[in-house]
Amino acid sequence: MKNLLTIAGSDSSGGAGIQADLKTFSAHRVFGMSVITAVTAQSTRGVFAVQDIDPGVIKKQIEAVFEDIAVHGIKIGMVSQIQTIQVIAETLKQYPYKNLVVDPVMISKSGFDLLQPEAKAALISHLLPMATVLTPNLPEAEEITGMKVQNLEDMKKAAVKIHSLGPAFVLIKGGHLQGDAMDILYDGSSFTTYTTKRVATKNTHGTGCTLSSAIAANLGKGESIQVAIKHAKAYITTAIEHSFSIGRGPGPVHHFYQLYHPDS
Ligand SMILES: Nc1ncnc2c1ncn2[C@@H]1O[C@H](COP(=O)(O)OP(=O)(O)O)[C@@H](O)[C@H]1O
Ligand SMILES: Cc1ncc(COP(=O)(O)OP(=O)(O)O)c(N)n1
Repeated sequence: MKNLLTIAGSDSSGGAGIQADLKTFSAHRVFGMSVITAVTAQSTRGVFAVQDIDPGVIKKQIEAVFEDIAVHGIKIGMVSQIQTIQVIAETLKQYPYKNLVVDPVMISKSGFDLLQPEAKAALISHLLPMATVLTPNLPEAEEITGMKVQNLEDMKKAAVKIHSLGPAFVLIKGGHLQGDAMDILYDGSSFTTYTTKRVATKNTHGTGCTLSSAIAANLGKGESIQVAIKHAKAYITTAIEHSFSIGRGPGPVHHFYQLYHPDS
């Protein structure tokens, strides 16, 4: 069994955050573990409150897992504030961590700041250099680079700039593009493109969380970066195709094992 850890915030509506990550891990048949950084009061309609977890408790959660269990891959999502970022970076460095996927979560699709604006610099300086893969969406790529990122050419320029900040691989996600859902991977010398037709739905809550935890799960199972992303892209596309409406806002994507392994 491979053991995967998510370090992220809780979404009370179950579509994003820790809940999406653990569902994704289960669908990939890996054992999911969680370090909770913040609790959000959230629904399909928006985020209504955030309670950050005490940094000392975040440290204890990470230590409790690593002191006892082999961790084959990690996904980091919502990190909320400077102290949270600092404690995650400093505590992970106590261990020989590997396969670290950092999703630089900044603003929810509903427009709420999941990263305090003053914490952006800490995210860039502490977590980007630790990442095996960084997975910004277009607005996050713009925040990190200070450039406009609106098309394939911009995505390539931004990926090169972000790569210079330390992650081994940069995957810029094109969920916010017009037209096809095209993501690009930069490995420091060349680009790989992952493209699917855009699924016509408003139910895309949790797409970024799901993609990043699927990549971490696949890396933890020993897949190469290119194959891990190819399989994760197939997983998120199928999950979006089977997304559904609950509540009054954008609904969640759907996770279940048979979607990923149709022959089982
Ligand atoms: N409507 C859609 N149809 C197909 N793929 C999509 C759609 N929306 C997002 N994706 C894909 O979902 C993944 C997450 O991307 P994105 O939605 O940009 O992330 P985030 O949730 O961080 O904004 C990417 O692989 C992207 O291409
Ligand atoms: C607790 C929490 N973490 C992360 C997110 C952002 O999730 P994402 O997959 O980017 O989906 P949207 O918010 O864009 O729908 C979140 N909302 N909550």
